[in-house]
Amino acid sequence: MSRIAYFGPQGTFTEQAALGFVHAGRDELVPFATVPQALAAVREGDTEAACVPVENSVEGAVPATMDALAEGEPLVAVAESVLAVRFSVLVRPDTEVVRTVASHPHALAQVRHWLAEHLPDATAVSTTSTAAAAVAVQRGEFDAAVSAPVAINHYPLRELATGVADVADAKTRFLLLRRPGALPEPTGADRTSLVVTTADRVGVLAELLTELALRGISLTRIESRPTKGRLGEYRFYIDLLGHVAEPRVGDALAALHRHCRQARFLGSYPQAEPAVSGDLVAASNEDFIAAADWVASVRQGAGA
Ligand SMILES: O=C(O)C(=O)Cc1ccccc1
Repeated sequence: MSRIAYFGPQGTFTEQAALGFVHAGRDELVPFATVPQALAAVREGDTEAACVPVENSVEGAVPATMDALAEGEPLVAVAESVLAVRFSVLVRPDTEVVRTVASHPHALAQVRHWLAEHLPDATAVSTTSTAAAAVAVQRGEFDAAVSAPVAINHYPLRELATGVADVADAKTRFLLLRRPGALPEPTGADRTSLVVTTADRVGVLAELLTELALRGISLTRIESRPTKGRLGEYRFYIDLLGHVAEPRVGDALAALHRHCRQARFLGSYPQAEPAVSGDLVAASNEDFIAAADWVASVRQGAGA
């Protein structure tokens, strides 16, 4: 029986993602209250793997996950999943007035307009997860929770509304992480993730991007997060298409390693929704003319 930690408690979107990685009768899902605790379970050998959220299409990266992957013993992603997230507003059955609405910050951000329109007088309160908000509502700590619809199966609450996301087809990406070991076999539609800390010199980021561009490697994400050291010192999280076992990708990672002060490999794994890597298209002459016209209008204060 494999134990898989997940960002819980029961009823989170991450639980739904983790269920997609579970082999019935062979794996056991174990909830943890925070992302660092779920990853610590793997690092300490309590579980074989952990499922955590990494980014969503509205609010971007999940900072707790990014920081936890860059710090501590290395973990590598072996799979990813992408879920379209739908939100419900859950209340206790006898609730008539909603003065506080609780949820994960990324959930609150994705229903901001709905709350402003339908619960304008309610105060939004951040909780560790959407399901933690449902637990808190059940305990009477808050009046409403923005949760996954499935949370109502775990907690004795009433659905006040559903389908309340400002962006209807918003998606969240989750990773299944293990301690470093045998890599997933290349599939031809993989993603490789890493986090790097660069030297502090002019153009160093351009050097990294050039190493990828020269090898025709598609960059699907690059995000910076403070190192928590000096102000202005950042880590760069890079996702690119391909598998480290591929010569071109391996060569690119070696080049990135040469340019960086630190480089941590975060995994090569199958894309959940294979992206078609666009070809590199040099801008046409018409593009250069249009771009020059745009810069001229911006300089004259006539454009944006
Ligand atoms: O809190 C949860 O349910 C999570 O799994 C994190 C999250 C929060 C908001 C959108 C998607 C995932």
